[in-house]
Amino acid sequence: MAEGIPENKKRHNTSSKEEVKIHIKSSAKFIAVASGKGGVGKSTVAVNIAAAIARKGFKVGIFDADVYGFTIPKMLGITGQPKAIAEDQILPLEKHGIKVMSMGFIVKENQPVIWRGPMIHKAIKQILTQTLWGDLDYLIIDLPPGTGDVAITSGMLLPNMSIIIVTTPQDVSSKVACRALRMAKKTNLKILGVIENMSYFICRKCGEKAYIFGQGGGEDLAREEGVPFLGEIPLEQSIREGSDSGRPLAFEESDSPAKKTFERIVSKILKM
Ligand SMILES: Nc1ncnc2c1ncn2[C@@H]1O[C@H](COP(=O)(O)OP(=O)(O)OP(=O)(O)O)[C@@H](O)[C@H]1O
Repeated sequence: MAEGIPENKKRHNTSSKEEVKIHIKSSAKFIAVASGKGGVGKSTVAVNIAAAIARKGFKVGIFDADVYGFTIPKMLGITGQPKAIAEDQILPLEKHGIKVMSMGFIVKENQPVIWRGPMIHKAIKQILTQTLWGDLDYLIIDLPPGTGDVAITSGMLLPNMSIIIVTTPQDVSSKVACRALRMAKKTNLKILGVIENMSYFICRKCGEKAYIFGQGGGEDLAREEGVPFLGEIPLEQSIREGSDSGRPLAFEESDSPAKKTFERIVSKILKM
């Protein structure tokens, strides 16, 4: 048995791809955003990357596969439910030009999700294959934190899915992110790189950078694992406000350091 991967998950290894039909342009690229720990800003990064890619003129969708903490609809200001236009065909919702499907659309609000692996596999597969994604250039997948079934299922179903690992600078975060990164390696996913979020705070008065959560955890992780380091996103009020108001910072005409960092990261990703 592969070290660190439980037997039931090994059987779902992405090397054993499942033949499914996804209703999306054949050249579309699939980019998953993962983290080891929860709360490191994975969904925030996913939504801002999608927005920055959209601003460059590409057609983008987001699949919010975070079964346990779906937040993408709120971060994009989406309310309502997607429409089924046939028994097995669903039109994704659209906001700011981004098409969105969320596991949250099939779970009752305020109900805990108590799904076992096979149920998760079935639900992810159903949403991915029934959604009419259309002519997207990129589909961003917001995975739940950790190394669980959703990541493995998504990797199995989506051809050539690549992955970005998000961490904060602290040891406790980068150590757990390392596990997610190694799982991605073991399941043969292409790793686009590591993004460090909440890297520093810029004092409004003196402009000095304060490394509140320590420094360099993300870059060290990338170097030790031999994958690209994509960038450091500062802790910035406008990021949180953008998510809470339903209009991600990356859409704004702003010269904030965080927005510029998202742009630089996306320029790197688009070349990969
Ligand atoms: N760089 C940042 N600056 C300021 N606030 C941030 C930043 N990154 C994330 N946040 C805020 O931190 C909170 C958690 O972010 P988010 O929901 O993206 O984390 P997550 O890792 O996806 O969490 P989960 O584990 O629940 O999926 C949100 O309120 C978000 O607005």
